[in-house]
Amino acid sequence: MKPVLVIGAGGHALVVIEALRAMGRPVAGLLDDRPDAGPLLGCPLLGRQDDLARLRGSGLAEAAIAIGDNATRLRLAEACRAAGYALPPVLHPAAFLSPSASLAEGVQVMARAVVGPLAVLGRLALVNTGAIVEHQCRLAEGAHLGPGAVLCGGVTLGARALVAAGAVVRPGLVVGADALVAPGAAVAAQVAEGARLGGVPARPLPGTA
Ligand SMILES: CC(=O)SCCNC(=O)CCNC(=O)[C@H](O)C(C)(C)COP(=O)(O)OP(=O)(O)OC[C@H]1O[C@@H](n2cnc3c(N)ncnc32)[C@H](O)[C@@H]1OP(=O)(O)O
Repeated sequence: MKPVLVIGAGGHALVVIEALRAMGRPVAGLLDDRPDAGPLLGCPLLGRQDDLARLRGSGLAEAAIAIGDNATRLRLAEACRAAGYALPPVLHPAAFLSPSASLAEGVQVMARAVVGPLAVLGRLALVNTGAIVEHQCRLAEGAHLGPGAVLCGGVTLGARALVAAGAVVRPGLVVGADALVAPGAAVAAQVAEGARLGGVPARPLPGTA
């Protein structure tokens, strides 16, 4: 198997590195622009975003974007594509993926997650550890379902929306683009684009207009 370049050397990179290894994919190394970034789990730091083209020239052809922040993950995916990298899905073998689910490029599904029948995961969507995407859900590009969160059947997450750890969304609802659902929330009504909700039932977070 050809080695994968991992973009990012923070906490999410730990999870991505171990998922890739569980898939049998070797990790060539990491790229990170932060001055305090260093090697992780035996993977060397190979450079910064500026080094994408040089490393592509050295023969690396696939990248995994190990960045939890949704907009940043999409932005770095574009940089990788522009430099000629493919963005393979990162699918932990301990996740359950329905054979009728469809997955776009760069999707990540972590250990113990479940992706149900006819679910559609858009590019760079992230289904984190132990999360459940029930039947016929749709995650638009860059959406993130946090650890242990649950989308009941037919829920739609808009582009770059975050449903954080342990939150639950009632069947058939739409969580708008760029919305944030706080950890532990129970969403019982549609969520507007860019809204920030939390609590049971979910209400606008204090300080939110
Ligand atoms: C593998 C992984 O770790 S994946 C992790 C992915 N990232 C995340 O899940 C992080 C999600 N972000 C959060 O949980 C943040 O706490 C947020 C966005 C909910 C709030 O953060 P901030 O905007 O910094 O606001 P802050 O912490 O000051 O809280 C604002 C208000 O919301 C309340 N609040 C915070 N979290 C919650 C919550 N989960 N449920 C209900 N209310 C909450 C706070 O009590 C506070 O209310 P107050 O002003 O009456 O005291």
